[in-house]
Amino acid sequence: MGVSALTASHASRVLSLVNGKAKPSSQIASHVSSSWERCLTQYGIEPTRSRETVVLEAHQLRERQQSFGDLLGVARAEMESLYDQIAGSGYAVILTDAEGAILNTITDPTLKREFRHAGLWHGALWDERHEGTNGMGTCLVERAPVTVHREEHFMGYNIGLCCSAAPIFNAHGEVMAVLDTSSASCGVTRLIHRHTMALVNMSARLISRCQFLREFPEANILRFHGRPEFVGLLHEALLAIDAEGLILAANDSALEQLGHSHRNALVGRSVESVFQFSNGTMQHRALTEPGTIWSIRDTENGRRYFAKVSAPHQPARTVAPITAPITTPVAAVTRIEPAGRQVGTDSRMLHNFHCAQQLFARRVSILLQGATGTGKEAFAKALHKASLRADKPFVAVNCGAIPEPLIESELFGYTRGAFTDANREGRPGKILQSSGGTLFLDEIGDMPLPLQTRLLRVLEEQEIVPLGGDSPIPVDLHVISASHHDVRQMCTSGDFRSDLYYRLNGTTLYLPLLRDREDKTELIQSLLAEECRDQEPVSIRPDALRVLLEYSWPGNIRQLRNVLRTAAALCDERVIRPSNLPQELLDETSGHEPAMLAVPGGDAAAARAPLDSAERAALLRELERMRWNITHTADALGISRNTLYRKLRKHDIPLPD
Ligand SMILES: Nc1ncnc2c1ncn2[C@@H]1O[C@H](COP(=O)(O)OP(=O)(O)OP(=O)(O)O)[C@@H](O)[C@H]1O
Repeated sequence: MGVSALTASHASRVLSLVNGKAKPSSQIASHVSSSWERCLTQYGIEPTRSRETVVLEAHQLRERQQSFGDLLGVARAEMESLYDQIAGSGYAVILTDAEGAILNTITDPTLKREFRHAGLWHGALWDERHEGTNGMGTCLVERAPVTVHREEHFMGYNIGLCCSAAPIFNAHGEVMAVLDTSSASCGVTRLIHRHTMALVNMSARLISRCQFLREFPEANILRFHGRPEFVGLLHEALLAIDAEGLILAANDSALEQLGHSHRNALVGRSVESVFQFSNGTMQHRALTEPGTIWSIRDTENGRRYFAKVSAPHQPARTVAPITAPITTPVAAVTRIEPAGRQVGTDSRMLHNFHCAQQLFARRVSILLQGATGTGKEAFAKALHKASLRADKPFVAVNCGAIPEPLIESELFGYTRGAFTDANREGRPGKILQSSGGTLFLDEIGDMPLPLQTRLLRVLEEQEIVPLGGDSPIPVDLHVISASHHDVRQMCTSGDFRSDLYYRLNGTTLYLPLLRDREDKTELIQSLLAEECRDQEPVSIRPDALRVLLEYSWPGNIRQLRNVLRTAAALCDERVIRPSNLPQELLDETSGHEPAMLAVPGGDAAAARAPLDSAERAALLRELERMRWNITHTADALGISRNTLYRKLRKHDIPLPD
């Protein structure tokens, strides 16, 4: 039969079934017949209509993707793992939003044309109103997993497709997205589809579960199940509970386990009215035994469950005391957990770290945004150390520091004899070196546009071709990138590829400025301890500590480290006083010992004329801005390197190692 004859016979089948002329065959699933009816009576569309795929404008698509925030990265990771399981069987993995707009797809590169031809591409609208009965659109209406197989589609032009789709819910039980696998090839049987459906459903549930945990970082999470082996797994029940013991949210499994059909039966109630334990007991367990499974009973039927409870990821804010004793001995440094040692105890940083740890473990790419010296590289290293790949290499590449012509060979490596200056044996690039471990791309905003295209390809295909080489080498890439530029803004101005931005930005974490951190005192102490590792401990007098706590720190933690290093070297009797601190700190933090008074005995700082100290402050500012690169700082100041060195000596400014 020709295409038009096929379409006509399909249309007459649909029409006669909906109009009651044909008996509903037992072969037609109820979700299909209801959808056909909706298409004809509610949306007024005809099965014989020709294809009119409606596609969003690029900026509309971008806005919808952005509204998903971190979840897009989580979903992407899950889509990749789903795709790995069904790769080679002719399927595309597709994510739509709650209105059926395709936000993301993974397709076998050889089938891209086929899927495009079928209207399955980014921005296309696949809700029932636009495309009639289909996996994604019908799943949105049914709010349940559905398979729509070939002639079950409403539109004649869609009858070559086979789709399995499952809804992704938020913590309030609303459908926020649909995960779908579609095949445009005719060889796929229903049996294969049943298998695929199970995989899709499982992935969608995993994403929903992740979304639930993301929505309540400040709540206790109670996980339970009638069988102990299911606690911590996909089917576990989840309740988010606030500090007062009020239930904030429940997942579907919690409703099922407790025998309720609606969230209202649980949300808003106290946990004590649902289970036979007190809120106090639960909070205590969350803090002291988060890993232990204990037995609980519900209040209604006395049924037994097994449970675990974890404390909020985002701890209550604690303000560091600034009224320190006369001296703050270094030995009293607060203990910080080893993996997070380079992260600190600031609540935003801890929250960032917990989020990043969970996402990174699921192969979500992390983008760190923060001003210079806020600890982006330190954070990335801590994340790597806390991951399962801690024993594999952590490879950092500063895209802003490598001269543009060298970035390509640095990243991708080259083969023997690739170009005249090349090392004779060739060299593996940083990407290959990082395979299996972590690749940290610092100052990603400085990567030239042509290389952005190559990097995107490597990330998509997980293989590289070194310069001069012709066969691809598979790589196992886990990327953390960082920038002090606003990379999203750079996409708008055309300086950064949006597709690479979305690939790198599974999630963006913003690192706070040092002046806004809650853990400044601890940071000062731990940095000082590090700086004096091999020497007698150094203490800080309270008035000096107050200056350090009140200064604005434009160069953030890096500047703090340099200031402490200098102060520790200059101080008498192993005690840092205000006079050991740079003049601009004292100038800015008024109300503390002015340098002229602070330094008895004609210290050099005390004798500094105002013009001198202004020059010193300007030098330090520029050095910080240029990340202590002498050539760049001299250029920025319009002086020679020699003059700069002379000025550094004159102002006692030591260079960092
Ligand atoms: N939590 C921390 N505890 C102790 N030291 C830290 C911490 N975070 C960062 N540092 C130190 O601060 C300095 C700057 O950190 P890092 O290089 O990670 O910053 P960055 O944001 O990557 O800087 P840039 O943007 O200039 O590349 C380093 O000496 C690092 O060891």
